[in-house]
Amino acid sequence: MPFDVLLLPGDGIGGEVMGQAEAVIAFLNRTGLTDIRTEADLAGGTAYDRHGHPLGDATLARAQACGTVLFGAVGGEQWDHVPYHLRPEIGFMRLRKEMDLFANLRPAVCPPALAGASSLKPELVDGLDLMIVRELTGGVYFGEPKEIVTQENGRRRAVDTQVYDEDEIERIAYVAFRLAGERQGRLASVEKSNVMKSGLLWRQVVSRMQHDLYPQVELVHLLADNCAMQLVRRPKQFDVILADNLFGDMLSDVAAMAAGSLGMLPSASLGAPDAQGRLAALYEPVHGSAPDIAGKGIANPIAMIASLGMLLRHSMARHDLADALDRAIAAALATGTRTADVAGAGTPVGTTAMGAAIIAALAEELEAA
Ligand SMILES: NC(=O)c1ccc[n+]([C@@H]2O[C@H](COP(=O)([O-])OP(=O)(O)OC[C@H]3O[C@@H](n4cnc5c(N)ncnc54)[C@H](O)[C@@H]3O)[C@@H](O)[C@H]2O)c1
Ligand SMILES: CC(C)[C@H](C(=O)O)[C@@H](O)C(=O)O
Ligand SMILES: [Mg+2]
Repeated sequence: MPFDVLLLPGDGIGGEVMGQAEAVIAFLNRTGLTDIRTEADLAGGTAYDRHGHPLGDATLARAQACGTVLFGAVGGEQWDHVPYHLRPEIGFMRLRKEMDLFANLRPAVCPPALAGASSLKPELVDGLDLMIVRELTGGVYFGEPKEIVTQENGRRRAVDTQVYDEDEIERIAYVAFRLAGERQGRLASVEKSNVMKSGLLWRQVVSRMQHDLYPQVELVHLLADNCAMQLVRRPKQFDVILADNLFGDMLSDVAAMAAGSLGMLPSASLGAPDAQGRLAALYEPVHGSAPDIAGKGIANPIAMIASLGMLLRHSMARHDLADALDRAIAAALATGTRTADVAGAGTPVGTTAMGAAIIAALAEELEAA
């Protein structure tokens, strides 16, 4: 039976990197190893330009009916001044919320070949393999009120509200504890319990869960500012990092540089399986639409292709193919084929050549298997 995936390439480099994920899907289908059936739709600024909305009801309904979305990136300066609720990023947040994709997994892995590409010293990042578990449907991104109001004196006040209830913290902490248990058994929970009530509750809930349910997982609590510093100081100290929506967003961009480039980091946004075991999921690179390089054909497609790898793993349970794709990415990089963001002093290749090198390496991996 075909496995259906909705492609939402979005804006800027979204379409360019999605093209390479599609090439990998076409290759896998040709080999007969998968039968992935794709449909595409508009999202973000391109959807706004066409339909007047960054995420139309029809697109949302399609995403919900399909249940599995491969997403590029949205946003760009040309949409920075559209009404707030019509911004590409706000449409995208609605998609995450309506699909209830509360668990955002953001692995940061530095393949040996890329240790020299990081802005950190090679010995600090060589062999890096950490996982950020970011809460994705709560916190200050969604808390109400969220507004700019004009006060009596005519001056404006902006309000964003950080809010977490215990259930929201518990369900994301379960994901992080379970993952830590399957990995090296170490969890760093991140908040600002020194100044924020939500941080205080976060720390209490996570501590209690460790005590009652996961005593075998080694838990440390870190204040978010310290965590950002530690990620730059000694990133390999981490196994799994658990963070709220905003801190997780920021820490994953920091972790990206330890892995070499923002163009390297994939992600999976997962819901809770329904009664039939169906898992709503969206896979996307951690990076944005990169307007500074869009249209030049030089974007790194690895974050996008590795996001497809996460889809093979989490939505299709094809761990064999996901592993083969991870190995193919590492092998292609090891031959020196690199896009400009990770090329260092070497001669960079473009987006399409990088994708082609990964597909060639994947063919070899599958033949050897
Ligand atoms: N998930 C998303 O759709 C998403 C994520 C982040 C930002 N955004 C949006 O993207 C727009 C641009 O935001 P930004 O510039 O702050 O962040 P960005 O992630 O788009 O780019 C930051 C920097 O990283 C580089 N970069 C990003 N991806 C790359 C890749 N694949 N290969 C090579 N270099 C890459 C860019 O060239 C840029 O210099 C904004 O509108 C923002 O809201 C969207
Ligand atoms: C585009 C934006 C809504 C998004 C976020 O802040 O969650 C992005 O930065 C990300 O990391 O996925
Ligand atoms: Mg981000």
